[in-house]
Amino acid sequence: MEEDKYAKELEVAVRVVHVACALCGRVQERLLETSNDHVVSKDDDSPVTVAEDFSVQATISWLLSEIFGVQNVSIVAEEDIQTISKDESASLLDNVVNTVNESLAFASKYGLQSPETTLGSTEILEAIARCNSTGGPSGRYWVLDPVDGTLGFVRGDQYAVALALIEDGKVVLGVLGCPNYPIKTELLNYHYQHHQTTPQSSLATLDTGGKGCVLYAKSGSGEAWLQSLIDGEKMLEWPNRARLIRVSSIDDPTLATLCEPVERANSNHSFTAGLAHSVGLRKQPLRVHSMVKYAAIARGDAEIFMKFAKCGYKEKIWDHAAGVVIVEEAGGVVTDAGGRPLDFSKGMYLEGLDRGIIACSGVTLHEKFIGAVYASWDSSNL
Ligand SMILES: Nc1ncnc2c1ncn2[C@@H]1O[C@H](COP(=O)(O)OS(=O)(=O)O)[C@@H](OP(=O)(O)O)[C@H]1O
Ligand SMILES: [Mg+2]
Ligand SMILES: [Mg+2]
Ligand SMILES: [Mg+2]
Repeated sequence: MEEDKYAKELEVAVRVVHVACALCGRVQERLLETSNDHVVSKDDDSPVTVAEDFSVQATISWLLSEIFGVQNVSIVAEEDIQTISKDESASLLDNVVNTVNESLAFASKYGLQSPETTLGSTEILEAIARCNSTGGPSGRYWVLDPVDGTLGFVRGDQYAVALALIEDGKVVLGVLGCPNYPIKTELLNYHYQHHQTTPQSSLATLDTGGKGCVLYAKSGSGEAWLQSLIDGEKMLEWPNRARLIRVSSIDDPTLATLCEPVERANSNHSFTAGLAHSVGLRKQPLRVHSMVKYAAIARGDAEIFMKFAKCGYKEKIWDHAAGVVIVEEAGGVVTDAGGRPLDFSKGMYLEGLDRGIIACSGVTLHEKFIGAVYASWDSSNL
């Protein structure tokens, strides 16, 4: 019986993330064909795309509420209702309404029910506003980052749709949609090597056609799964034709690859470079936007992911919940820099996080990195 626990939730979560990835793919294609005028700035200065973040959040919120019942669904999500409900945001809202309706019309392709009639702006705003849970230590709530790596999305590069379910403070399942991370790893490396010099339009051409993937895992199952986005058309069946993934078996630091955020503002590159060097890493780090970094570890394409945000920045649960459970179930280890598991039970932030996050493909590398942090912390300039 225990085995079946969260089976329905997992199936629904995978299906809705497929719907969201298809939405993202369509919007990104259009966005890259036109200019950057779909990018507006939020108060925190992070770029947010019109159809993306809000549309994905509305779509997922609406689908979860339809399937499980509004009264049973509680969601902690990144986007709030402020920006989009302002009078001057009318055209933004129109755009979101159209994108959500277009996306929900395809829901049946993924084994989900489409709305009987077109949704109006009130229903869409309600769906976004319903994501107002603040999390915490008890009860059941979904955790959603509709688009993680908005910068990557705007650049035609890597980004992710991340959905997790938390019960009594523990992540019980996680789903990561990675629309630009194909089953074959080459494109991830291609981006890394070329994104400074290659026009984004050529990268976009490479990326189109649903060549991404969806990863998912249920906590305690010891299994993490990978499915191609192309298989979306076959999502009517469940269990589907996903395949098991496993972390890399490399534990020799000289052969290991470090994955870290692209933006210097998001992680201290010189500090992580110092750690990597002291542990004996020799390869160039792989800089990738978004939770695709967790996906890379879970798939065995890299061995270490580190993020050391600037002092004062508080990590949010939606930036990590889905990725952590997938890496752990694929055989990896994720902790803070003090070696403690991340605590998802304290609300929307990862409260009590000791300095930074270290995810490794196995305990040998993980112990080395924790040791290196311990040894070098005093001399660091964080
Ligand atoms: N200053 C600062 N420090 C640390 N982290 C920050 C900071 N600002 C933003 N964020 C959050 O980082 C999310 C993207 O992080 P990444 O690790 O993918 O960064 S990067 O795009 O690779 O540079 C990004 O998630 P999205 O907003 O969903 O894209 C943010 O939640
Ligand atoms: Mg954001
Ligand atoms: Mg995010
Ligand atoms: Mg986001």
